[in-house]
Amino acid sequence: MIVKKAEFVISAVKPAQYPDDALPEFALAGRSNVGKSSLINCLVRRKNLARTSSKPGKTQTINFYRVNDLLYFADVPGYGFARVPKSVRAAWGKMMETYLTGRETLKAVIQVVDVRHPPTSDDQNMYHFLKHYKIPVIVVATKADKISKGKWQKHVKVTREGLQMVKGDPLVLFSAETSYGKDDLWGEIESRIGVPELHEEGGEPFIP
Ligand SMILES: Nc1nc2c(ncn2[C@@H]2O[C@H](COP(=O)(O)OP(=O)(O)OP(=O)(O)O)[C@@H](O)[C@H]2O)c(=O)[nH]1
Ligand SMILES: [Mg+2]
Repeated sequence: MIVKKAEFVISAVKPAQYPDDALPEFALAGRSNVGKSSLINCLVRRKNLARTSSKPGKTQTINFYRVNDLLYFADVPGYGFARVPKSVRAAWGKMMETYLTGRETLKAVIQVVDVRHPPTSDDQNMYHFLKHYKIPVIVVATKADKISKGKWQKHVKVTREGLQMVKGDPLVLFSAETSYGKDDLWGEIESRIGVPELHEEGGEPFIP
């Protein structure tokens, strides 16, 4: 995908605020601080479109980004952040459940996990939740730059097994730092929306 336009649209806490122009949508789910917002920035080649932070819990609303007037990324609050009061966590959970189970334009959830560590129980719960509701999932194992190449395959295996991933579900090894895996991930996204191919930078979209 050649990204020509990427824009922040809205921060939403309830369905009435979600964009309603029916474009296909991909939501980023994952533990707080795992790198969801960084992943969006990497995909759209913008340093600070989605706000990132070294402190967990930065993204607290569902933030919608429109790309090429073609699709949305929904950056949803991270889970598993212990230092949040129970009542706040419950409200997040409710908001997430409402969004994930009710959003008709949602094509897939991009579930982001940290490739350095085995999936946590929160990661497992999220994956099983998505399977339960038959929501397509693309697992992204990020921060690959933090471990040596020789260990990648072993860690990918631990991730797949830890989540008890279904055979056909894709797992993309990724790094927002080096952009490793970016083309693979765009490929997974494009295959779910039937994107007209852009052949060269600056060229017109090719519509067969
Ligand atoms: N080395 C490395 N660091 C990364 C990568 N992706 C994210 N980070 C760092 O991890 C931290 C958290 O990144 P964010 O993108 O803000 O994480 P998030 O999942 O959006 O976090 P919340 O909004 O709190 O849920 C930041 O300090 C990023 O720079 C990566 O691929 N490699
Ligand atoms: Mg974030």
